Amino acid sequence: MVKPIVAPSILASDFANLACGCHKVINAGADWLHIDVMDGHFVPNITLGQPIVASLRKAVPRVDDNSSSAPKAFFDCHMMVESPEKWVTDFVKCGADQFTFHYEATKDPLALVKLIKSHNIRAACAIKPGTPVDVLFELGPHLDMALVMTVEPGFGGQKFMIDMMPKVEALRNKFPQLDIQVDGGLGKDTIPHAAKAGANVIVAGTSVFTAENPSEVISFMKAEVSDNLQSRGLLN
Ligand SMILES: O=C(CO)[C@H](O)[C@H](O)COP(=O)(O)O
Repeated sequence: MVKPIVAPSILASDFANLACGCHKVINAGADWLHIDVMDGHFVPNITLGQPIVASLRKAVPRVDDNSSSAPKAFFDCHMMVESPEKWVTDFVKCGADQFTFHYEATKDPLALVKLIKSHNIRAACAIKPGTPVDVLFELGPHLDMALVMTVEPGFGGQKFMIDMMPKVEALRNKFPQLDIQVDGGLGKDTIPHAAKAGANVIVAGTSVFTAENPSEVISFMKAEVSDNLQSRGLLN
C-alpha cells in the first residue's frame, strides 16, 4: 500500500552537525533520510560517500534496530553517479536501505535492479528532467520506487519544475501501488502540485532543514499527499 513519506535531503543540512540535524528532522516526523551521493561526473558537483553514510548509520539506526533508542530512519540513497553498478555492494555495507540509480547512467537497468535486490534492499530508478517517462514503463513492475526529478540534478535549493508533473501522473495511473518520489524544490508552496499528480514520496531539503518549525512543514506535506491518495482510493 502506498503511503505519504517525507524524506528530507541531507544536502541541505549543516554537515558539521549532521547527526544532530538528522535527529531533529526525524523527531519532527521525517520517515526517511534522502542521501544525495554525487560524483562530479554524472552531475557537476561532489557531495559525500560511504564513510559519511556509515558514520551516519551509527547515529541513526535502521528502523527495525531495537537495540538502540536513538532516532531511527530509512536511508534512501540517491546515486547521482556514473556506473552505479560499481557502488551497490559498498552502499549496502555502509547502511543503505534503498539504492536509487539514474536510468541515464546505466546500460542495463533491469540487471542493476536485480543486483540491488539480491542484497535485500529496495531498488529505485530516477529520471532527469530531459528523460521521457516511458523509459520507466517496462521497468516499473520490477521497481520499488520511481523518482521523477523536479530539478536538474546536482544542487539543492533550485526551483521546482511544474512541467514534470505529467510524468508523475502517467506513472501513478500506470502503477497505482508504486512508490513515486519527487525531488527538487519541494516545500509548502509546491507540494500541492506534486500531491495532485500522485507523488507519495517527497524529498525536501531546503524547506525542511531551514524551517523554523520542520514538524509543521512535514505535517503539511504529508497531509497534502494523504488527501490525494485518499481521493484516488489508494489509502485506507
Ligand atoms: O537531488 C537533489 C539535487 O540533485 C536534492 O535532493 C534536491 O535538490 C533537494 O533539495 P531542495 O529540496 O533543496 O531542492
